[in-house]
Amino acid sequence: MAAENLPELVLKQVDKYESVDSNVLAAVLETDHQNIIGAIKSLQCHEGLVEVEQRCSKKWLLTDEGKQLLREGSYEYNIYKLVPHEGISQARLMKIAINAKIGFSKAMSNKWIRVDKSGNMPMVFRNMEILEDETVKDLDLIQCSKSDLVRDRVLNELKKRKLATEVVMKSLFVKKGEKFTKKLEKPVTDLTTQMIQDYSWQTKNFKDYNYNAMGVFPAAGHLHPLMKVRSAYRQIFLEMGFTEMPTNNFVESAFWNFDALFQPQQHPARDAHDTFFTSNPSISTNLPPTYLERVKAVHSKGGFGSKGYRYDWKVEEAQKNVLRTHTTAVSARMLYMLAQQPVFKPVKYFSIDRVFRNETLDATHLAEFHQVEGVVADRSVTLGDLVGILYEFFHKLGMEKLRFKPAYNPYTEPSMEIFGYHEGLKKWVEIGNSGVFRPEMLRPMGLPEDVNVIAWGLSLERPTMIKLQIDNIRNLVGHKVDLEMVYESPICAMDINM
Ligand SMILES: N[C@@H](Cc1ccccc1)C(=O)O
Repeated sequence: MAAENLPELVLKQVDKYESVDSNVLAAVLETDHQNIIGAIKSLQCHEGLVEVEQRCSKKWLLTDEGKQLLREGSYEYNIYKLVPHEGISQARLMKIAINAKIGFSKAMSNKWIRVDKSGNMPMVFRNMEILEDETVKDLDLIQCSKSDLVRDRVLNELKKRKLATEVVMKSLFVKKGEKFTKKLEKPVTDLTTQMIQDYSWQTKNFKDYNYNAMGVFPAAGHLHPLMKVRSAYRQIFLEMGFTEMPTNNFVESAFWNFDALFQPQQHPARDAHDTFFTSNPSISTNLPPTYLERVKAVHSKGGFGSKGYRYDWKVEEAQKNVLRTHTTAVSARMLYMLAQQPVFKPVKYFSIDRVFRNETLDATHLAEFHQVEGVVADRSVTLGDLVGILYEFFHKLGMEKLRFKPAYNPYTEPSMEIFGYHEGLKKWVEIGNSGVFRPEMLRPMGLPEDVNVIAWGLSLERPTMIKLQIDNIRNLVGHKVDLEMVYESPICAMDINM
C-alpha cells in the first residue's frame, strides 16, 4: 500500500466507524501499526480534522515456544498419547518423548497418568480418558485475541511456563473532529505569481512552516584529505620553528635536481625511465657560473677530502630540464642561497609539495606524489641531532617507536631509512629517508667548513593512506576519487591527530 494515501484510508475508516483504535486500523488496512501511527500524526496537523487520544491496553501474546506447542501439541498431551493402554516402562517413555521431563510432571500433576512401582521396573499407565489437549486449547484462545475467555489462573501458569506473555500495547484512538472531512485537501506549499494575480492566495490553505524540521545541509567546499594532512605537517614544522621554503617550480634543471646534490651524471635515476624530461623549454642556461665550475670539479676531480667520481662532467647534461624528482632540489637552491649570505646564520627549513617520477603505476605508486622535507643547517650538527629531531617530529605525529636502517643516497652520508611502529596496524612501516648532507654537496656551495646539514624526507600520501585505511592510491588521488570519501573522511571532519 502506498504510504501517501494511508491518511485518506484512515479517514475513510474513521468516517465509517465514527471512532476507531489504531490497532484495529492496522488490522483492517493490513499494514504495520507504526505506519498507522504515522498517518494519524499527519492527520493531526490539520486543525480540527480528527480528535486523537492515547490509549494503553494489555494484551496476551504467545511466545515462540507457545506457538510451537500450539502447532505440535503440549508436552503433557504428547506424553499421555505415548502411553498405551497396557502401560509402558517409565524409562522407555522418558526416552521417546520430546521434553519428557516437563511433559511427565505436568501429566502427573494433571492426574492423566500414574506410575506403578510394584513390578521390577516402574511402569506408567493412563489414568483417565481425556479428549482434549487443554493447554493447546488455551494457547489457541490467546492466539485468536480471546484471552478474556482463559481463566486468570491458567494465564499466569502459561506465563510461568514461558508459553505466553502479557504486553502493554500503546495505541491511538481516533474520533471525528469538528472539521472532519473524508477528502484531504493537500496544503499549498508555494506561493505563485498566478495566485497573487488572481487573488486565489486568499482562500488557499497554506502549509504551516515546520520550524523543527532539519534544514538542508549547506553546500560547502571540502579540503581533500591530503591537503588536511599537509596542513597538519605544516603545523608541526611551524611549532618546531621551521620556515617554509618556496616550492613553486615543478620544472627544475638537472643541475639543481641532481648535480648540485652530487648525483653523478651516469646515475640510473637520471635516466628517462625514472625521470620526466621536458621538451619545451628543454634546457636551462641560467646556472650560477662559479658554483657550476665548483660542482663540475667535485664530480670530476673531487676535493674537500673526496676523490670525486672521476668522469667527464658535461654542462649539457646539467642544463636539461626535468620535472623535479624530489624537493631536495629546492633544499639545494635554498642552501646555496644561504651560503651566499655574508654571515652564516643557522636555519631550519621545510617544504611540502609535488614531485614527479616516471614510475610504473600500480596500487601504491603514481607518477606524482607529495614530498615532505625538513632541513636543519647549523654549526656542528650531528647524526645524533638528526635522530633527536626525528623523534620529536614523529612524536608529534603520534609515532613513538622509531627504527633506523643504514641506506644510501648520493647526497647524504650517513643515510638512514626511517621505520615507525604503527600502533593501529601493529607493524613497522617505512616512513621516510634521511641523512647528513655530504661535504661534496655543501662545500662547493660555499658553506663554512664547520656547518653541517641534516635532512629528511617522506611522502604525504603514504601516511594519509594508512590513516584512512585506503589500500589503492587511485582512491585517494586522481579522477577516480569518490567525492563522498572527501566529504566524509574523518580527517576532514575533525582536527587531525595522525
Ligand atoms: N630526497 C630523498 C629524501 C631525503 C631528503 C633529505 C635527506 C635524505 C633523503 C627522497 O627522495 O627520498
